[in-house]
Amino acid sequence: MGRNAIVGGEPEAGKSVAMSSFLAAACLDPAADIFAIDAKRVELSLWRHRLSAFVTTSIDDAIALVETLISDMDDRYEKLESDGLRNVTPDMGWRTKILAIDELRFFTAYPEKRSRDKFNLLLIDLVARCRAVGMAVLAGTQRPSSDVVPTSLRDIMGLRWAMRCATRDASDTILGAGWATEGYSAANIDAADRGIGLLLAEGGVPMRLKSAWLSDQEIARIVARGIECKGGAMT
Ligand SMILES: Nc1ncnc2c1ncn2[C@@H]1O[C@H](COP(=O)(O)OP(=O)(O)OP(=O)(O)O)[C@@H](O)[C@H]1O
Repeated sequence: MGRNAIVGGEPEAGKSVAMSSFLAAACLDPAADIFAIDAKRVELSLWRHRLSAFVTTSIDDAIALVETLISDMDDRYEKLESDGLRNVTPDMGWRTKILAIDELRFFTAYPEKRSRDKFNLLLIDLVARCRAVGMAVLAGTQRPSSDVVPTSLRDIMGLRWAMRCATRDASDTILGAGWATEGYSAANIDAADRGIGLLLAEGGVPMRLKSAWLSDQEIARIVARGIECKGGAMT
C-alpha cells in the first residue's frame, strides 16, 4: 500500500469490507508494520494480532500514536537528507508503516476542541509527508461531511473510495468537489449494491468498483498467514 487512502460512505455501505482489502494486502507483506486506531473497537480488532499498536477511543492515545509515527517519519527524512537521497529504495530495508483509522469522525470531530485541533493538525502533517518515506494512512468514515473530512486532508489522499453516500455533497466530500456534477456521484449507487463504490486514484477519473468480500474466518486466516510471513505474533 503505497498511497494514502480514504474510504467513505453511509452506514452499511461496505466501508469496512473495502478497508479489509487494503489491510489484507498490508497484512501479507512481511515488510509492513500496521498500526490501528479503531473508535468502533470491533472493526479493526479482527486484525489485532498482526498489529503493532491498537488504539480505541482514547484521543490522547490516538494523538500519541500519530506523534510517534511523525517522529519516525522525521527520522527517515533526516536519514535521507544526511545520505543525500531523495527517495526510499528497497535496499534501504525500511519497513512500510501503515496507520489505519476507523471511524475518522470520532477524532476529527471530537467534542473537545484542543484535542480535536491537535489530532487534525498531526494527521494532516502525517498524511502530507509520509508517503515519500514509505508510510501510508488508510482512513474510513461513515460521515462524509466537511467537518469530519477537512478538505485539506481529503485533498492529500491519493486514493479516495466513495461507497454509497446519502447525498451528492457527501460523495464530493470523499472524491473531491465537482465530480458529482460531472456524473460521478456515489449517491447514485443503489442501496442494495453493498460493497460498490467509486474509486478515484490520483490524476484519474472515478471508477465503479466492488470490494472483495472477506469473511471473519478468511480475515483470521490472512492474519495467521501474515504473522507466519512476518515471523511471529505481534501482540
Ligand atoms: N463486497 C461485498 N460483497 C458482498 N457484500 C458486501 C460487500 N461489502 C459489504 N457487503 C455487505 O454489507 C454489509 C456492511 O458492510 P460493512 O460492514 O463493510 O459496512 P460499513 O459501511 O463499514 O458499515 P458501518 O458504517 O455501519 O460500520 C456486510 O456485512 C455485507 O453483508
